[in-house]
Amino acid sequence: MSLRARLGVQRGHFTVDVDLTVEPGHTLAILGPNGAGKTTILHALAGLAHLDGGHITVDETTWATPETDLPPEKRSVGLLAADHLLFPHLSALDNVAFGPRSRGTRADTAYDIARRELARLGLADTFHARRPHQLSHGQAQRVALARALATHPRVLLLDEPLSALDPESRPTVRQALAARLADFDGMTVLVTHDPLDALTLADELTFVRDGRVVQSGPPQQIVREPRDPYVAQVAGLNLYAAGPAREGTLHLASGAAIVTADPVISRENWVSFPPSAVVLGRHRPDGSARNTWRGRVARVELTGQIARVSLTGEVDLVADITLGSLAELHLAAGDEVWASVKATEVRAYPR
Ligand SMILES: Nc1ncnc2c1ncn2[C@@H]1O[C@H](COP(=O)(O)OP(=O)(O)OP(=O)(O)O)[C@@H](O)[C@H]1O
Repeated sequence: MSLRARLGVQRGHFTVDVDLTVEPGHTLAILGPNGAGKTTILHALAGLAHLDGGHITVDETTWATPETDLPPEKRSVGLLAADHLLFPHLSALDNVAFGPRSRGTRADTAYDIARRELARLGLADTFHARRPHQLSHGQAQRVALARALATHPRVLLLDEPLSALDPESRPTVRQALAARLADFDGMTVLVTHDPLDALTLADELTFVRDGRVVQSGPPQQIVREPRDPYVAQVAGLNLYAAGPAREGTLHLASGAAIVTADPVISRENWVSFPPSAVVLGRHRPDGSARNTWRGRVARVELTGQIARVSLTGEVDLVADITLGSLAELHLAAGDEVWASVKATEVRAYPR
């Protein structure tokens, strides 16, 4: 019992070719840059895009192959898009009851299901009679989630479910979604751009680029060992491809040397370190056990109490420094600085 798919979809010149497996009760998050093929994957699962290769199998039933196509209404799927797409003339309760009713469920049963789904998402009775325009965006999105679940789908497809919400309501809806997913025994596929959604809602992550999977695995593993520049960006790490190590020193494609305390046995390696491990200074630092590189400030951005400084130079990198350090260093774009990173902060793993 699970969702197993190999999706081969041709869209003009663009090809999607990915393998997916989702176990019951689990959520798979699909991440990737714009145009990577994420929506195409959801459309294939929902029955809105035809398979040119591969198959979709749900609980041992074949939903699609290039020769067979179960139509969307015959697939046990609930879909939630970024925008709630509720029927504007129906109340919240009618919107949720619509799915089961249109599938032939008796009215009193359909309304019982609808009331239960709304309650599970924390929407009190007082909201049931309201039309979508009388609800906040966050409440409307919870109604839409209740509607997607009211038909008891085996597969729940979430397409950027929180991206259209304002920053104030996003955490509330994320929390309601997380609680509901923890209680959902079907298979969920979540498409998102937001690392926070992926890390808080998903059991497994799959990163796609140009229609292919570049990395997949449990979030903890991906955050520890990214193997692709986009994955590293989401994981918040500096990442480089390197060759073999000689006495703890690896060489990047640029020729720059980087020292790690990790044992390295592979010929091809990834090297990574967090932006918080970088110390910046106006002068070359003393001490020999550290990595020291000269660079030029490309950009400085503030997020809360942290200044994120992007450097280009021997090693392009991102450094997170305190506001105090920023004020002390007086850094601005174009300035020359020295960056240093302890060898014990540099992770190396096979490529
Ligand atoms: N009907 C179509 N005909 C031709 N090309 C298409 C069609 N639909 C999508 N594409 C192309 O397929 C690629 C993948 O599109 P898709 O919408 O799946 O990406 P995405 O990862 O969801 O992107 P975004 O994050 O921007 O929503 C894009 O290059 C897009 O231009």
